[in-house]
This record gives sequence, structure tokens and C-alpha cells, in this order.
Amino acid sequence: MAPVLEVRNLRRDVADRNILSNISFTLEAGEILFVRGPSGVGKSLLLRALACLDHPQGGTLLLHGSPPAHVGYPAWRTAVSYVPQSRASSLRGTPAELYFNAQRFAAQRARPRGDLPALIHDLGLEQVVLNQQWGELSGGQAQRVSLALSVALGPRVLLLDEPTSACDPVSALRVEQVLRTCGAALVWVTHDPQQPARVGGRILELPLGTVVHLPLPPPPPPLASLPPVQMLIHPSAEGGGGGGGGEGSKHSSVPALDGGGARAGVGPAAAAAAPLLPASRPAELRDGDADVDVLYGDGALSPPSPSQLRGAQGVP
Ligand SMILES: Nc1ncnc2c1ncn2[C@@H]1O[C@H](COP(=O)(O)OP(=O)(O)OP(=O)(O)O)[C@@H](O)[C@H]1O
Repeated sequence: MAPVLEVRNLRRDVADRNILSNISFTLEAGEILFVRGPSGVGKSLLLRALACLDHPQGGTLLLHGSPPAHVGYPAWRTAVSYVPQSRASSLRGTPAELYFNAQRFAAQRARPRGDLPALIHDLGLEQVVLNQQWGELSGGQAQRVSLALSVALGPRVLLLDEPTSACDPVSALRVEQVLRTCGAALVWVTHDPQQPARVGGRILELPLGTVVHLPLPPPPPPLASLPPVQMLIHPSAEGGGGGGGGEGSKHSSVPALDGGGARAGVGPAAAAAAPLLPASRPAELRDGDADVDVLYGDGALSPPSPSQLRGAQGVP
């Protein structure tokens, strides 16, 4: 059977400068490939090419044996989901609205979803973050919420650009555990020298593109043994006194989703694409944006219900 993702001799040039060449690897379902290399070597450019957000200057990409043109670009970006390092400053509205709106993309419809409230819990966040404005969230909160939304949308491959860069050490452990068990194959850019050994998998070393196998990691500590983040901030919260978040709140109700008429500014793919989307973006890479226009052109959206957030089925 064809691997989930196959990359052959990928080349990336920017402004007539060659950044990457001859990058090749395959990724099977659920596999983890860390990407390491010095700052500026081309890690983000690699992820963007894998997500078909930018055109590579050479090489072949295959998803289950099919090239992007056969899969279709919106379907490719749905299956191979890029999670940028930091939230796009253009994001408006709340994470719940963004998640709900993303599900209205044609390529996203009728796909199985993960349990978003459970992911929020496992990442050490309170459910209320789903209803806060993006601009009100801290960098670390926004990073984990973005991850939760991306995992809940159930991609085959997650492209992670330093997913723990804004996290405290306990939150980073939570992110690692959620990601390693989420079921998607992962391409994971990291600058943390210990992270690959903690999580396991393989390492793609840039710029040469050498792939190194890692020994099996020790079993991770159970999530329940990690202190909830709110306890680290407010030690007096021990015992769960009414906070409604953190470890004690897995099954606490999702707060009322009062959309308030605010609409998300962009969908996840468009948000990811924002920094490098010149007007001259090739037409074939733009077709996914039609959904964005539909999304913002069709009036006020109903706020998502708790059951919509929870999803009917597990992540594939
Ligand atoms: N839109 C662009 N225009 C011109 N040069 C760019 C563009 N995007 C990236 N580059 C250049 O390409 C190179 C690789 O950038 P990239 O962001 O992929 O590096 P990186 O390995 O992810 O770095 P870091 O670890 O610091 O995030 C850098 O020299 C960068 O300046």
C-alpha cells in the first residue's frame, strides 16, 4: 500500500536562492518525523510546500500515491494540515467560531471529527478558551487551542511548526502526548533537542535531508499525573474548587457559545497561508480560497452547539 505521504527530491527556491534540494522521505499512518536544522535553513518552507500552500520548485508530492492535482488542493490541505508556529494576527472571532466555520469548507464536510472539548482538556486548557476572542488568549493558550482545532478536524498528516515553542514545560509534555496519540502522521519542526527522544520517531536533518531513526522512547507519564496548568498558576486552586477548567473539568459543560455575530477572519488553511500569499499566487493554489469567500459572503453564522464541537465520531 502507498505511504500516506511521499516526498521525492523536493526543491525549494526563494527569490532565486536555492534553500532546499533533494529532500525525500515517506510517512506511514501515525508515523512521526521530526525536522531539525538551524534557523533559516528552510523548515517552514518545507512544511508550506508539503501543505501545497507554496509551489515547490522541483520534486514530487504524493498523498496515498496521488499527486496534489489529482487529489485537489482543498482536499490536499484538508488531509495535510499545516499548523503555523504562531496565530495569524488577522484572526478574528473565537476559536469555536473558527472551528465551526472550518467545517463548512467543502473539503471538510462530512468528515469524521475528534472530540474538541476532550482535546482542550488534555492540553491543560479550560473549555472557556473556545469562546474567548483570539486576541484575548496568551501565546501559549492560542498555540494549544490551534493545535486542538487542527487535531479535531482529523487530518491524515499534521505539519507542525514548533508546536510547543510558546508552551511552559508541563504544557509542552501535554502537547507531546496529545500529538503522539492523535492518529495522524506528523511532520514536526522542533528546536528542542530533547523533544525527539521524548516522543520517538525519526528525524529529518536539514539542510542535507538525512533521515535518522530514534530508539523507542520511554512510556510517557499519564496525562492525569501532570499538574493542571491553572494549579501551577494558582496553587490554591488544588481540589478543583469551582474553576471549571484543568484536570477536573473534562466533562464540565462547554460554555454557552454566544457567537455574538463576530465571524472568524480566516479558515485554518488561509490563516496559515497569510504571511506568504502574494496576489500573484498561482491560480491552482488559490482554488481552495473559494470556500473562504463563500464563508464570508453568506451572512451571519449560527454559533456551534456543544455537540457540534464534540464531534460525532473519533479522529480516524
Ligand atoms: N517570502 C519569503 N521571501 C524571501 N525569503 C524568504 C521568504 N520566506 C522565507 N525566506 C527565506 O528562506 C529561508 C528559510 O526560511 P524558513 O522560514 O523556512 O526557515 P526556518 O528553518 O523555518 O527558520 P526558523 O527556525 O528560524 O523558523 C530564510 O533564509 C528566509 O529568510
